[in-house]
Amino acid sequence: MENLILDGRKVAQSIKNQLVERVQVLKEKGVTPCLATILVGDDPSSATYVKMKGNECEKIGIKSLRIHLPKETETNQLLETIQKLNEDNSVHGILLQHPVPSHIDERKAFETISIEKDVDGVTSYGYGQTALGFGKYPSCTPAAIMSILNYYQIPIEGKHAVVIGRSPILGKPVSALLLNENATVTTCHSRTTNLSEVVQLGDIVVAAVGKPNFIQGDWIKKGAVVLDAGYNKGNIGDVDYDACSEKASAITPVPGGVGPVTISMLLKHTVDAAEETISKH
Ligand SMILES: Nc1nc2c(c(=O)[nH]1)N[C@@H](CN(C=O)c1ccc(C(=O)N[C@@H](CCC(=O)O)C(=O)O)cc1)CN2
Repeated sequence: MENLILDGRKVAQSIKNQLVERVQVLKEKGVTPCLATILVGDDPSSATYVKMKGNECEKIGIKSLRIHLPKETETNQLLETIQKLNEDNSVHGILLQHPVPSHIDERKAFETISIEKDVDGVTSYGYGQTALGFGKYPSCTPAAIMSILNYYQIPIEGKHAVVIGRSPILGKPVSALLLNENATVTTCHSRTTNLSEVVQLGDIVVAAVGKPNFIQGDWIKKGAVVLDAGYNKGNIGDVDYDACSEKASAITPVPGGVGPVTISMLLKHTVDAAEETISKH
């Protein structure tokens, strides 16, 4: 079956193109949008993602303030770092890279980010706003998935969306965003029985399980749209791409699918947050 490859790099570029002019306008008004990233520890993948985020910021004129804390950092020290960034008027967005080392209370750290600067959509307040349908900054991967659907004009209303995964920054918020667009949403997880049968109901399937090549071709309904939000070691998605693309009408690859758009959404939210500071004065 002929299918459409949903090209995340193309979507990401179109988002970034729109941001360049907005950043210019902000600078003319004396405001340089600034994203602060916090990386705790030395996980190589996390270091790569944070570097990619900082570099993408700089390419379009957003200031990238990169904070790297040692892996021995205690929760209180991390909270103090976040508090300082909350109080720094030159910082518009704060991103704490997930995961942090296991001795740190990550949830407490996320909750310390002020709602105005939660451009990564990690606070429970931000999630609540997203779920209720008026969140300014939904988590970036869920926002990326919605942007891809929107870019390719894939209808959502009335469709059955099956989300596999229920993490706080991916499965839960993307389920909420799809529901807000009038999809009928099923959120699956590790205790879902007959998972393959549930996935087969999906007109739109979002894979967010964190297991390489987990979603099998025979789980996919013919003509479904498949979005792979997996970012497993070796750039392997959660979807068995070759098998699933034979069934899908449209599918995101890994790499080059949801990942690049995730970063563009972070940049967009940072620019949005910088503009908000102007409109408040
Ligand atoms: N605080 C957060 N932590 C994490 C998030 C997040 O959204 N906020 N998401 C993931 C990982 N992630 C961003 O942090 C991420 C992963 C992968 C990509 C990406 O663009 N991947 C490329 C390939 C990578 C490469 O070229 O090396 C692709 O898919 O094409 C972007 C973001 C965990 N933590």
